Amino acid sequence: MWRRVASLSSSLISSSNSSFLGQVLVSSFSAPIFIKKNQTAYRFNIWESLTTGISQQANGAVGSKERTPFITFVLGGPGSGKGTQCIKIVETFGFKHLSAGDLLRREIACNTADGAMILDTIKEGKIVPSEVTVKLIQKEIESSDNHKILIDGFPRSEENRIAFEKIIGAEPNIVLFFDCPEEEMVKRVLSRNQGRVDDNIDTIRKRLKVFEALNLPVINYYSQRGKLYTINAVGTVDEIFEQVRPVFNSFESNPKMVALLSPSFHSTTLTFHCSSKGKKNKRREQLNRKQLQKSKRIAFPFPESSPTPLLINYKPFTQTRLQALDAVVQDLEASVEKGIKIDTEIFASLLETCYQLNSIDHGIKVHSLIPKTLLRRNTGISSKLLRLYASCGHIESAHQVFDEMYKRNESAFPWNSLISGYAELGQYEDALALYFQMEEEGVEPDRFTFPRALKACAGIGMIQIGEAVHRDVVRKGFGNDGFVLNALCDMYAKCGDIVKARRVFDSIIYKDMVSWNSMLTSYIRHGLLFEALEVFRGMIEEGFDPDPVAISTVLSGFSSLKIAAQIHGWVLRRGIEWNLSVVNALVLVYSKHEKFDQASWLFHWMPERDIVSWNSIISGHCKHQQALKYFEQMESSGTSPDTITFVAILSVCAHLGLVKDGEQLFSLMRKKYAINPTMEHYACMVNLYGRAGMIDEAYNLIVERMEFDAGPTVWGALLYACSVHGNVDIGEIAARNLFELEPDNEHNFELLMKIYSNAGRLEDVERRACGNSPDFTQQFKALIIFNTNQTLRQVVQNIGIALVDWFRTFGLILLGAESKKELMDNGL
Ligand SMILES: Nc1ncnc2c1ncn2[C@@H]1O[C@H](COP(=O)(O)OP(=O)(O)O)[C@@H](O)[C@H]1O
Ligand SMILES: O=c1ccn([C@@H]2O[C@H](COP(=O)(O)OP(=O)(O)O)[C@@H](O)[C@H]2O)c(=O)[nH]1
Repeated sequence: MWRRVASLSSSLISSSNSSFLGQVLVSSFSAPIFIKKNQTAYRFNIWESLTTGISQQANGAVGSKERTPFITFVLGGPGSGKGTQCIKIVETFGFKHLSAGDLLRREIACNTADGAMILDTIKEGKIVPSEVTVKLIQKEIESSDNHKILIDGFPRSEENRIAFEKIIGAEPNIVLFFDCPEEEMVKRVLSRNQGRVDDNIDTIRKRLKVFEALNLPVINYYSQRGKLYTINAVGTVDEIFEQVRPVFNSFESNPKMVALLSPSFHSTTLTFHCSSKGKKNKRREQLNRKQLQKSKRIAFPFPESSPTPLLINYKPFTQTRLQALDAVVQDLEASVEKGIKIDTEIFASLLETCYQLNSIDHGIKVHSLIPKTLLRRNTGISSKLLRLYASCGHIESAHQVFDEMYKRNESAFPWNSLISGYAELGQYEDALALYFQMEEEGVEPDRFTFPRALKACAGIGMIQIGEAVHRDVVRKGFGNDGFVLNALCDMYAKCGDIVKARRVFDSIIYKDMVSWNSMLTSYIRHGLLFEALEVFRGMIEEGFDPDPVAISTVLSGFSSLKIAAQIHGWVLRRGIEWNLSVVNALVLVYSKHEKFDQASWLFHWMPERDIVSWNSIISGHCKHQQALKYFEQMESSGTSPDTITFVAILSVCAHLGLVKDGEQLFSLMRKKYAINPTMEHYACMVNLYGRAGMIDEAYNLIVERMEFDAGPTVWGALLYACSVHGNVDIGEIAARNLFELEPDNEHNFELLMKIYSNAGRLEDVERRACGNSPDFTQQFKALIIFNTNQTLRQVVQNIGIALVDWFRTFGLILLGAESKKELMDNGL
């Protein structure tokens, strides 16, 4: 099955945009500035190819074959994501997509004269002779009604490039290069799963070599010609496309800045994007015009028109959205300094962008530029600012903005943001206080209010408050709202009432993935695995494909190798095996079952890793030296370990008796990563010393270095160590602390008795049992358990000895003489 189905859509932009652009373009072209400014015929062709396309489209006509094609070469190594991005470019900008590889494979499939030769070449990862490929491309271009052409995966060599220029008689207008690390490309190609003869590890290696040797010179050539746009091809498909978009947007959004990919250009595009979000195109047009007019008056934020880099040897570059945002904010600061009045829309749009990019630093800068009265008066701007602060955890600043708003009771939006901010920070009481305050102040909640309030109810685990919110849900008419019901189901489950959670779940008429996942997770959390499986099955029966959330939930919930293997097979067939949460869960399950080969293989090839991935592989190797290697790799990969990582790695050191390494890591945690040790870390350290028999060091750590009182895990680790190494004095101290902290835990008494008993101090066993302890009955009970266990152990031992004797006697009688001798010789 071939990969790409190129859309033949020729629309470059939406019709409303095109009419606007059409107008501006016409006026731009008639404006002498463009003709005067040394623009060559070639440049004109680029313009023409785009503009005429747009205007023709507006008139209902599609491009003509006489028109000069606008050619984009899409380059990058195998698996860099060229084809994937081309599909998005076609969808968004209406290009004709020609994949050189697909054209060649079509020849193979059609068994043409060149088919066999092409197959052999592709199998070897080599390059098909230029004239064959160029002829195929030429045919496609000539027969295309669309003159905007994307040529994907070509030219692959300088020879290819020269042949193209010679035969087609043109150069590309733009060259996109998807820059991707080799390891990543290999992973992607191996998981492409399209049955291609060349997607195997041997051919991939060859293709990579060919790419490096032959394709990179082509890329360099276009870089020198100022035509290359390098895209960082690591990230999600959408993130990558966000880098591609501005390259093509330059031809769409502002004729004055065509191909002028300067930071300011991006900034402008970005601002338009943000401000137009969710608004009518008309508004966007007005805004664009306004911006254009402004650009004539002031420096901000438009650059002066200058020769296009597509024509001169200027090396354009693409930016990340964050860089673009940075540039706009800088322009904004400069403009404000010059006393220029900034349009309200710009503030609103920038705050929206800061929110989307989670960029609190830029948000704070923008905040400082907004006049105070405007901020108080304009609910739109203050609500966006508040939401930004709240979502980034700056809850006090958010609350301050909220307090200063003149009309905060007009809508639930600012309330929702603040409730959400508190709930996210775990300040559930504050979140709920705000929820109830809303009612007092007569603010109508909306469907977004309830899920936030319910999250807070779940957080404090108070079902009564949850039920009160449930009543409000019904009273306010949201009782059938699936979005709200999902949150209710989750709340009941988290508050421990799984039956009510199920009832709410059953009442959702149109269940979505969130409903199914929420019920599934709830059952798993309650240990109701049978019910969880039933929900999983129900989900499939209802036609829902379990998504990565459901799959990883089941994988981690069941932790069964058999289920993991089945699910692994299933995800492979669905092509989602490299989804981050799925592969993380698989790594963990395989490691838990000591299937280290599978776990390491998956880990090695996973396309992206997050902290969970590293934690999974490290804790999976909790008894192996390899964990330390993973830790080093993690550090050198630039991922910062978190508290969980340190718990995992310190446990590894404890298991392996690596005291020095453990100590170093413990100090590294605070010094390098500014992570304050928690109770778990101290428990790991006590365990580390304890297992190594360094009881005094363990004890000193607790009494001298801990910043807070040790809890049961820490004292428990010490007591265990004392029982293993027979340290009665410190064991007694640990036990005394434990008796206070968890008087009901019989295990502590048992351990202490064991320590006494091993030390031959049976009188202390008696003394403990009859001593003036805070809880005599408990200790007495423990003593009985201890003795019973001892007795039982004794009985089992005795039975064991008797059985062995029996087998010796009767076994020898039954066995032949030779076998008997063999056994005797071996001392049995
Ligand atoms: N950004 C991405 N992250 C992860 N996988 C990707 C990404 N882009 C593409 N892929 C996957 O990688 C494989 C190769 O992508 P493809 O577009 O066919 O590459 P190319 O055309 O460069 O050879 C495909 O299976 C595709 O689904
Ligand atoms: O212009 C081209 C394009 C492709 N190929 C051959 O087709 C294979 C697959 O190319 P494609 O672009 O489909 O895949 P990718 O290299 O992106 O994995 C290459 O390895 C080459 O053998 C070629 O010879 N000339």
